[in-house]
Amino acid sequence: MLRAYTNKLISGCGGSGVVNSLLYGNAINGSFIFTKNQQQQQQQQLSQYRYFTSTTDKPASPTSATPTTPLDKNNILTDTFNRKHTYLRISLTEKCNLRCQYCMPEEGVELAPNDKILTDDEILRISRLFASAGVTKIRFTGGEPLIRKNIESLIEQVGKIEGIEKIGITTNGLVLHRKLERLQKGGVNLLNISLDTLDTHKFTLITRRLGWEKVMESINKALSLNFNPVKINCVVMKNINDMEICDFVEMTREKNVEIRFIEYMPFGGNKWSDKKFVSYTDMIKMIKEKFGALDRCVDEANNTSKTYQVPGFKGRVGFITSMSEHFCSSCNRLRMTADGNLKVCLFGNTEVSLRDIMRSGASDEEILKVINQAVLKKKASHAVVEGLVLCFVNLSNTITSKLGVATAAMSSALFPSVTPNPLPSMRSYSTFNSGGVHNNNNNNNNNPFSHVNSTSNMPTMVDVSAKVPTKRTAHARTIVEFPTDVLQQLLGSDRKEISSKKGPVFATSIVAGTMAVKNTSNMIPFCHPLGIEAIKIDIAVISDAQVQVDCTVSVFSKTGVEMEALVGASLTSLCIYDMCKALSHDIVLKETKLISKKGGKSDVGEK
Ligand SMILES: Nc1nc2c(ncn2[C@@H]2O[C@H](COP(=O)(O)OP(=O)(O)OP(=O)(O)O)[C@@H](O)[C@H]2O)c(=O)[nH]1
Ligand SMILES: C[S@@+](CC[C@H](N)C(=O)[O-])C[C@H]1O[C@@H](n2cnc3c(N)ncnc32)[C@H](O)[C@@H]1O
Ligand code: SF4
Ligand code: SF4
Repeated sequence: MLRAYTNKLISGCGGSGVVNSLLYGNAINGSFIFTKNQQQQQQQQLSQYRYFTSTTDKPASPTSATPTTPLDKNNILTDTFNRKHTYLRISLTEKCNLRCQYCMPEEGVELAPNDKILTDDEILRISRLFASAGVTKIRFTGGEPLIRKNIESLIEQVGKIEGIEKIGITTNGLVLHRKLERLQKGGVNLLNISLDTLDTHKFTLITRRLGWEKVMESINKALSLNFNPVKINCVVMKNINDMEICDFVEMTREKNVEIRFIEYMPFGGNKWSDKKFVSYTDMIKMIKEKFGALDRCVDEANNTSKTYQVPGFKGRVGFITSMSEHFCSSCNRLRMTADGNLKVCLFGNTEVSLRDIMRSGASDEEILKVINQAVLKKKASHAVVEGLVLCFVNLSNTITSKLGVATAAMSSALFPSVTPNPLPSMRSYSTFNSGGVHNNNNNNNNNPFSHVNSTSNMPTMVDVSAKVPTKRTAHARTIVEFPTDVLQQLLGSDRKEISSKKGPVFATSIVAGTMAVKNTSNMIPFCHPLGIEAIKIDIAVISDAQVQVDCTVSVFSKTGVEMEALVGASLTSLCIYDMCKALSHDIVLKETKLISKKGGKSDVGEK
């Protein structure tokens, strides 16, 4: 349900788009949101073309204007980054017969009315059109594609389309064993089956339904029909199925399966939390500890997964690193949603309704023009994906905590082995404070705010006089985003410094940030003046458009330095803005967040 659910939740509700707010609590504050200029610019670009819509709106219906861009028939599916799109994913339905915790809520997702879902004829027409423009591989997915009526006959017809060399299905495997022979005859030659556990009971907990035995039956059936390889998709979640990673690898000893461990991606309401996240590097480490060195296999171009093999084993092991290392630069995929929208990127929020265009009587030529326009608008990688990779360990404290509580409550209720989240509940929170953890004389039992004097109800500085000094370190980060052309114009050849008319930008900004750290207590009313002992500010160009500022502050003291680190990252970034603003006012200071805080009682370590 990745498609339908992510669309609905990622981009369905503006500022509260869940991935945005989840990853960047700051989406709420405006970061990762287009500046007004950028928004206007984008809207102008989109309005040149009548069918485009953002998923925050309903898909646009065709009106009278006709696209005017001339069509280069050989390059319809080539984007401005020279990526040729030869792989089309088609969602056959939004419905599913499972309710995987990481994918959709118990109650399922809101479904489009039946008459909005593409008919078989429409799917065939779209498949033919894409094939004529260079698509050679179509993968059917969903929802659960195999619950679509007459999928066998649909695939038989797709199998006859000239130019389509590969037909794949990604399925949960529940009913596959019954349909596989006919599907294979119809042309299916790529099979990805999802299975997250080798334990039948855990399967029920993860998917909220019965059926592990059926999935295993389907995997065995696929092997007996010589699908090569049979890929098994396994979304890895800490304390839920990560302890089974080596058991899955063991399966590859005798079976020609390719187990693909997928990094757990956050989609709204899908119970994601950083505490459940297991990275590719951690997975590899676990596997190497048990099986020794792995052979690296040669991956097909455009593959989403990095493939390895335990020497001597029949099968292989792959990793889909959507979170820690995105693979957008070699992206060759486009997708059709079940209700007929073309999406050029999994995470993009611009869709075009090919269904409406077809239903309005458009010719093939007209539809191809629309597709071409959409492809030309595809970004190098979507901000969300960049953000996933950049921020996957640095989530906004607040959001992560909220999710952490919800997720831990869910998982400890479901999985006896999961340790409940140690974060206090609402009730225990007041107990927590009233117990005087802060040893704060200013607080009475009902006052959860240590910065408010309980007797006068006026603001006050926390009394730390009774506390014991310890080594404290805090690390904060800000991302500064430039219009790409501006950053490129400013960058020197070593990409380590940028210079504006005002002078060397990074060097000056590091000085500004350092001064700011030392002055934190003068700016933030209740920060204690501290004898800061170390300030380290690093500035790095991390993409064509982004600069990352890291500020780490250390002190041996009774109180911590998180505000100092946050002030340092912010002021360094402000100075960067100031030194470059003559070139553009579209430079955006994006999220500023605490990355880690160590020492003292409220040690949150690496976040
Ligand atoms: N970032 C990104 N991840 C994707 C995309 N498509 C699939 N994935 C990831 O890949 C996982 C497996 O998807 P599958 O449906 O098996 O498709 P696939 O990996 O493209 O399949 P093949 O490469 O044909 O084997 C999904 O759960 C996602 O994590 C995409 O377009 N972008
Ligand atoms: C959305 S499903 C659709 C096809 C089919 N129902 C299935 O489960 O295989 C496609 C793939 O997306 C994966 N997926 C779903 N939610 C995910 C998440 N939060 N993170 C990573 N992969 C996810 C599933 O495990 C599955 O392999
Ligand atoms: S089987 Fe699971 S992953 Fe696939 S669509 Fe259904 S709920 Fe989502
Ligand atoms: S997220 Fe990256 S790999 Fe996925 S569809 Fe978008 S550009 Fe392609």
